Amino acid sequence: MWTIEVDQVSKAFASDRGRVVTADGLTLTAAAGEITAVIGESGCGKTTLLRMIAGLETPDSGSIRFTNPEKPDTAPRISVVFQEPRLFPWMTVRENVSLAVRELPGSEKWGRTDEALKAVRLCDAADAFPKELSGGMAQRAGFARAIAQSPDILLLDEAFGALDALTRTVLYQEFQALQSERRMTVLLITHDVLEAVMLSRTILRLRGGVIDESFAVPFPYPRSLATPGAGDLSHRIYGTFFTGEKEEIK
Ligand SMILES: Nc1ncnc2c1ncn2[C@@H]1O[C@H](COP(=O)(O)OP(=O)(O)OP(=O)(O)O)[C@@H](O)[C@H]1O
Repeated sequence: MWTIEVDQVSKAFASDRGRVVTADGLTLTAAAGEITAVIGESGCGKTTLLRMIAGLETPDSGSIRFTNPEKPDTAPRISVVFQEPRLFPWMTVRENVSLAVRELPGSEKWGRTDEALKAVRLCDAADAFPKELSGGMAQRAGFARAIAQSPDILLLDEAFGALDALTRTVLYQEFQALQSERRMTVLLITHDVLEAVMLSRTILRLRGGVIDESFAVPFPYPRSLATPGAGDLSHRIYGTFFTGEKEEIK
């Protein structure tokens, strides 16, 4: 399994408002086979961090490394799930998901596609078109597309953010089941503290271009909204945004 190591990364953009610094010597580790959440206020640089890890953006300085002692000379497969599933409207769900593995020979391509649809419980909607899907189903298709690539590392950019609260809660359960089977290294970008508590082992707070706080989430999986202590912990973490509290919660 792969560890993500972000070391002293800095990144700034020139904009109408002047120079926007999104990372300023940012260092973090996302542990192998675990879910690590990065939380932070709107505009603090979460998506930019994810895009740098995905290779879609280049840091101005610093380094991003992926390490796996069992595979020293290879690179991990990285998939991203965005807030909007971005499905092609003229293709069925199955065809959309198959695009993720289009380079594979026919039988393997469809095998991997159907396996991914099964993993996200979307087999019944395989032949539907995107306009026929609910928001939750469309996002499941987005997850299927990422999973079809058998990623070692999965980057989630507000992947549950566009869903209503009930659908989101169902998807949290499903994602935990998926992760217990696949043991991917997951970086979850969110501004929803409760979501981070539901899913992640460690929560990192991004503020001022650095990770300024780290919170361990001790609850065993699978977790739900009824998990004792989960609500309290999310309130305490949420509260730190307003009090500037410098507390490391273990
Ligand atoms: N390509 C770009 N060019 C100029 N500015 C950018 C670019 N990408 C991001 N920014 C700026 O960098 C800052 C951080 O953006 P980013 O999307 O990483 O924040 P975020 O924490 O993900 O925000 P949100 O939670 O609202 O999605 C913002 O001020 C944004 O406008």
